[in-house]
Amino acid sequence: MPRDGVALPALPNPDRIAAFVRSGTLPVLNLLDPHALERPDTVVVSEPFAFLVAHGQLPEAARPSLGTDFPRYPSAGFFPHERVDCGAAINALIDELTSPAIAGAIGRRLGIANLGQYPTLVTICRALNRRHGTIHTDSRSKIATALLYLNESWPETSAGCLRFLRRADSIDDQVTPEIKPLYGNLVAFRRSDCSFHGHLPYEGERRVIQVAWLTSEEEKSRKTRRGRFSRLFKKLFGAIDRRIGAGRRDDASHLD
Ligand SMILES: O=C(O)CCC(=O)C(=O)O
Ligand SMILES: [Fe+2]
Repeated sequence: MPRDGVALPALPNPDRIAAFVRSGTLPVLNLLDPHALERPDTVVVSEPFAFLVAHGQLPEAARPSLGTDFPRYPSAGFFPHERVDCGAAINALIDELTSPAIAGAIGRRLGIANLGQYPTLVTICRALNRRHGTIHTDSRSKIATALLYLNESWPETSAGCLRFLRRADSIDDQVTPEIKPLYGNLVAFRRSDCSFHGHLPYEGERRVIQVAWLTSEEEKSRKTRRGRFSRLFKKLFGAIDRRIGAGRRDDASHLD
């Protein structure tokens, strides 16, 4: 089916129909195409850990609806996806991002058999504080992580651009060039004890959808509970949260 597909899927779900009706333009029925990850411009790296960097993974026609339907969290950071926070286009995108087809395509590129068998946890970020982005590997409860960026533009700065790193103590020891968090850029990596990544401090709007394939359903419930608590905490104490780590070092790291 074409990426800006005109053909109807076998079972159109309510979010897709709502997105179509609202957009009043071309029906965007296929937001993600698993084959797009196989294009030659996708960078696939296996050492020191497996990751991929892909561009142009979202259709141009979907920019407006994905923009308006993005959740409006009052605080900075990643929060567990809740359908009520998002408009139809974002919910439809998340359905695709967590589908076995996309998991299979990402897993194949990262050398992970049957990635689709693992439970997914989706978290979404609309804005960052300067404390975010310190170097880390992601926690052991994750098999793999994908980050899909949705920013219409990005300033001419390294701040907030994702870096895959060789070590925990240097934000400059990069494996490949940093990735601007622009609309349609997608990265994914296999979590390991050396899957170091992070970015220079950035404060302000920075839209990202994160999918983690987790080791178990228990981890999913635990992380979801923790994420909801953090959302409430930040709502109440957002100013404190902003101040914590506002002056963090560029090379700072955290466990997780
Ligand atoms: O937002 C990003 O680019 C990276 C986020 C991240 O690594 C995380 O939340 O674990
Ligand atoms: Fe991470």
